[in-house]
Order: sequence, then structure tokens, then C-alpha cells
Amino acid sequence: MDLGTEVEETRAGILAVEPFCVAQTPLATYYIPDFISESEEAYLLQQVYGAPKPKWTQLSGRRLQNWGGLPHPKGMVPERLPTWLQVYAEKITSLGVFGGRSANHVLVNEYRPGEGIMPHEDGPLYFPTVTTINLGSHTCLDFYHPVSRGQQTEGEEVSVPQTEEQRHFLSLLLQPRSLLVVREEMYTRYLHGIRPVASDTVTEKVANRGACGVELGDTLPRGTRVSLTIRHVPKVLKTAVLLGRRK
Ligand SMILES: O=C(O)CCC(=O)C(=O)O
Ligand SMILES: [Fe+2]
Repeated sequence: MDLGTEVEETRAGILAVEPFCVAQTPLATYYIPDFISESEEAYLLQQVYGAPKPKWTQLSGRRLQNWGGLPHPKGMVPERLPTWLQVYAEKITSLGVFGGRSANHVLVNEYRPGEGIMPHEDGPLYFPTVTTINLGSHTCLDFYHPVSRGQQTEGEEVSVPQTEEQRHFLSLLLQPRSLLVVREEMYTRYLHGIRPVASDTVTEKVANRGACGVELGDTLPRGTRVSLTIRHVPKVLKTAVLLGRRK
């Protein structure tokens, strides 16, 4: 089955989360408050912090754990997800957001107040649906128009100066225990990032503020946030172990 067909199937399967569609987003964003309970949140945080120390990679502005294998253009060498993640990977798969395929990859990110992630695209190694379980603290996920390309002048591309603020068109407030599903254009066309700030103020750009019970002008101090980004990596290598050829 090619990826196009699967994206079509996702469109049909997505009905489970349809009631949670964020109205103001151009396309395909779903925000589900209280997707997990407080005790599930505590359990997941305990598992994240109980992981072996070498599992953490420190980056500037955040640290992360990679589970399921390292996505690679030639294919990911799959690793079995630990049970505590497999349970949630299956729960999210059952929402039909990966077009009949199963979540097989989880990135755990930890951000302290003042930390964030630069605007970026997640790239072609993932199925174009990303799902995020939010733990510990809220954050504000910002979406940006890509830098628009200028006119061709004598074969040279001139980039039009645009500030990050001008390109920032939408934010989503991600409260602890919520699930975010971002797919299609919101994933493939726009960039996303988290500003490295210690608190967020609710502005008109926060498209899901109605679902979060916050008011314009509210200021929310950030605590330490842990996100579980659960995805499907389509290109997976069959390992010798899976083929039963291990000697
Ligand atoms: O922590 C998040 O919600 C965003 C993480 C992210 O964008 C990524 O890991 O690619
Ligand atoms: Fe990302």
C-alpha cells in the first residue's frame, strides 16, 4: 500500500477525533483535553524518569529520549517499544490516525521553563501525522509560515525578509494530560516550534483557548513539561532478528 492511499485512509479513520478539531486551524489539528487521567500522567512521568540515564540525549534547550529505533532515510532498524509506551502507541493507533498502520516510534522531550525548540519541520521520515501526549506542564506550540521565496533575479533566489513574529500565525495551548494530533498540511506545509520562555500569555493567536478554559490576557507560568511524540515511521528495515536468521 503506498503512502498516498494510507493518507486517504487516515482521512476516513480520523473520524474518532473529529469532534476535537480546532476550528481556526487551516486544516487537520485536533486537541483532546484530558486524554489521560492524573494517575496515568504520574505513571508515565515515573517511567520517563525511571529510564536508564544513557537513554537521555542533552540538546541545547531540551533533552530527549528516542524509542523505537532511529529514523533513517534507508529505513529504521526497529526496536521494540517498552510496554509503558506500547500501551499508549496502541491507544493512539486505535484512533485511526495512521491510516491503518501502527505507531512504532516515540520521542520523549523534556523542557524546563525557559526552554523550547526552534521552528522546524519534522521531515519526510515520518508518516505525516504527529500525535503528542503532554505531561507535567502546559506549553504553547507555535506554527509558522515557511520563509517565502522571493522572485528569481538572474537565476538567484532572493529571500524576502520576514520576521519570526510575522511568520507566526497560530498557537496551540497544550495543557497537561491532553493529546494533540497534527496532520497533513499543518504538518507538511508549516513549521512548528516552542519559544524558550518561562511563561505564556494567551493571545488571539491561541486557536484552542476555548477548549482550555483560559481567557485572553491570562499569563501562565511554565513548569517542567514532558512530551511524548508518538508517530509512525513507514520505512522500517527487517532485521536479522525478525527474519529469524540470528545465529
Ligand atoms: O515537544 C513538543 O511538543 C514538540 C516536539 C517536536 O516538535 C519534535 O520533537 O519534533
Ligand atoms: Fe517537531
